[in-house]
Amino acid sequence: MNTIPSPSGAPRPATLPTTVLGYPRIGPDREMKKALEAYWGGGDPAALSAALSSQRERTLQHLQGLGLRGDGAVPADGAAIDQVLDAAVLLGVVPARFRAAGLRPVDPDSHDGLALVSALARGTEELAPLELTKWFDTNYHYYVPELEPGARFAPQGEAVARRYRAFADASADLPRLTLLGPVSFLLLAKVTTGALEGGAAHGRTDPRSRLDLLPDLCQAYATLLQQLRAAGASWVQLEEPALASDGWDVPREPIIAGTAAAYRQLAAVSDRPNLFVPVSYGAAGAEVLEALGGSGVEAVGIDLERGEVPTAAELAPLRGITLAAGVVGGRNIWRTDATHAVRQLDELRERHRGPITVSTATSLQHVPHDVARERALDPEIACWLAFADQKITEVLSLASHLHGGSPELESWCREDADRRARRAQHPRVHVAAVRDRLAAVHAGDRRRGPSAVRREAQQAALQLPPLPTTTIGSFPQTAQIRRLRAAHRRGELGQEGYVDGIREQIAQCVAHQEQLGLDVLVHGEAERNDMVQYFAELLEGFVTTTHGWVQSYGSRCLRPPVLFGDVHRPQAMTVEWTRFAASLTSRPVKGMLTGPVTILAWSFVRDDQPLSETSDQIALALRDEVDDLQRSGTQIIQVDEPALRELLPLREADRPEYLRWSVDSFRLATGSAGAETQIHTHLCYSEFETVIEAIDALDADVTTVEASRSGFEVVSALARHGFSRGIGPGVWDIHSPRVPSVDELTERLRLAVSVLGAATVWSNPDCGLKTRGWPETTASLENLVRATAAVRAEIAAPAVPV
Ligand SMILES: CN1c2c(nc(N)[nH]c2=O)NC[C@@H]1CNc1ccc(C(=O)N[C@@H](CCC(=O)N[C@@H](CCC(=O)N[C@@H](CCC(=O)O)C(=O)O)C(=O)O)C(=O)O)cc1
Ligand SMILES: N[C@@H](CCS)C(=O)O
Ligand SMILES: [Zn+2]
Repeated sequence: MNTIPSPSGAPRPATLPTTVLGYPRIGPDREMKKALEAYWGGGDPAALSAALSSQRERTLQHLQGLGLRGDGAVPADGAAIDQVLDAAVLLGVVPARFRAAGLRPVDPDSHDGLALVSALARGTEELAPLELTKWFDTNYHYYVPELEPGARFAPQGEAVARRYRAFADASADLPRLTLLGPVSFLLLAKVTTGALEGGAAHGRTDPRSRLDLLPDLCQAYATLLQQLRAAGASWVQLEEPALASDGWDVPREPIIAGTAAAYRQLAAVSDRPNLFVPVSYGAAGAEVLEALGGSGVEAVGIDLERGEVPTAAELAPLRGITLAAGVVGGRNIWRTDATHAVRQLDELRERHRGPITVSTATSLQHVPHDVARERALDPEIACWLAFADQKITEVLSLASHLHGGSPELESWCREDADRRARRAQHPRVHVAAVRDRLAAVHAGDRRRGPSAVRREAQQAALQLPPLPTTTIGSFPQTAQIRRLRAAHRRGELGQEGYVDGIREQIAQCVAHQEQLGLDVLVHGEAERNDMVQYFAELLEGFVTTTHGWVQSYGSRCLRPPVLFGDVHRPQAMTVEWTRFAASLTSRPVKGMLTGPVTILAWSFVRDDQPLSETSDQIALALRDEVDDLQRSGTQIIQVDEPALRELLPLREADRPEYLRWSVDSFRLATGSAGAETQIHTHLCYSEFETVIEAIDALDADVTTVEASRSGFEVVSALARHGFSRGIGPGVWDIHSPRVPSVDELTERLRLAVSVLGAATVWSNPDCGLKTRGWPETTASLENLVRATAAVRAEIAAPAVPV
């Protein structure tokens, strides 16, 4: 073991072995998802603890088995649910509303800690949970820590040491604990002035002040580092993804200065492990390299999937420091371009004065475990893909080239080049008819008539009351629905039985909405395993997986489809279900489609052509569906684009071009809708202030948007922008089982009406209800209908005459 402290307090030698930044935590068969949900369903905390320990142990041993060897090589992620939430609890950042309810900072791995982590993630009857928001340019969502004025950090030093010893006991070499770094922790958190009664924290202070917390925060990290060293750790990873992106509400200069000071402070800690600071999810840039290089940390990681190889001058500040070259991507599932990666490593070898190690660009938490399990995949397509285990093999092959040359390297590069050539010529990758159709698209295909004319035509056709009530599309995906789908998939239930079963679900859902008195109904999406996978299974150009689960947030997982070829629609995808629902009611039923950008964002997308082209191919397929829905009598069609904000490039300079093509694609998908067809869109999972102009440019007639988790901030932002289209700011957060009261909903609707005007506001939840159970769904919707009636009465007879 590596125990002799150097003068600075770090152990020597300090070369980081070949590694990856992280590995999926959910388990190859979603073991952690099942354990978490069993606990949340009333199960024993001891069972969750045991599942967590065995998952950690299995992962550690699996990674060693794949060949990650040497002290510090294997990343050890202790988070039960999420790395940001885990860091918050380890640092003792627990909002006052939880502390007041007796939920104080505690060892996150203890039974009390698991209860605390669960309460922060899910909320309780009385307490709103932490906000969820997307993690950089991925479909992963983290829990947003809340920094309250006067709050103190309470580092859980003994807990982190216990966690480390448990990892080390299960492993031949010393593992490397992974933690979110202090600068990213502060930037990803929100600074609040206090908490709404029963609601999420709201009201921001000057965001710049958050950097003032860095010295105290680093003191808390110092405690964790010392405890880790005392527990035997030779390396610790402090990941700093926030340093690779722009767009923070804090200027760049103090971020860089803060980074330099923070890492100088941490490097000066006596008796600490070696520090590895990967800057992931984008290029680090010269200033960041300089700040870290001069600080005294032992290793820095760079993302070479997105970033260019830095110049010798940019690398000069890292002289003598281990550089972990992230040449293998962590966000996609295509095999690494071997020739390109070898070239990048050779360039680094020429330019960097210090040890180089091979790594991934980001954690592998965003990709599934193992493509070898995908027996149902076309083997020709499967061989183009690398999931987490295959990526580790790629990292190791590249490392053997770096450390003295690998005899197999040449044949590896040749085979890779052959595979790439075969892929380029594959008949499902390039389909002439799709390309010809796209080439013939003209500007008029992306334009509908004037919105005022459409508004009148739609109101005449639909005759909706003020503040029309609706939902976002999905209703509870019950165990019964999932069983139905699983039985059909396994061949135990024939097509006819399946269709009957789903129709029964749709009928119940429609009847329920009628009883509740909603104005615009939906069919409930019972037939959809997921809003993207469902379409991917029906569109040509995609393959879907059997075991390719990836954590999305909390215990929720997805199997992102692989978009490998030109996209087209062999047949209608939603018309029959929508028509069936409509036949059961006299109220309007919204058709429900997922938009092109969201299908792109939540799939693993081909890397051989611009995203804009792929997006337009999907848009044309959806345009056909819009046409068919319209022809079958559907008067309202919702095209969900929750991921519009998600694909927004991290670098500001790249944003206008993205917004141009993403808006254009949506307009291509919806451009064939007649004036009397009302097009809705829905956005969630992000803060939208930066893209309000783009939302307007989508030219949808009605937009429903997540609003309640962020204290309705989006409502004032929309008003400031002069947004005059139909708008449904979600009046309660569906991510928690908490039922909103009539008063709370009334207050939010009143606020929306006062800020945006009664003529345009819709009344709806934040997002789809698929993750909820029926009891809280019914109770919440009953309250929504009551609150809407109350506000309608106020509009009809204003207390103060106007
Ligand atoms: C809106 N969101 C979405 C994102 N990305 C998407 N692609 N889709 C989204 O909806 N990104 C941002 C957010 C993230 N939100 C969510 C919300 C909900 C889930 C979720 O509920 N996931 C489910 C899995 C969904 C699914 O694929 N279900 C399948 C398979 C179900 C299953 O596990 N079946 C069992 C057998 C069941 C039985 O026999 O009873 C099995 O196969 O073993 C289906 O329903 O058919 C989840 O369970 O986590 C994710 C992200
Ligand atoms: N129509 C989808 C949108 C989720 S973002 C749903 O209701 O689940
Ligand atoms: Zn949504």
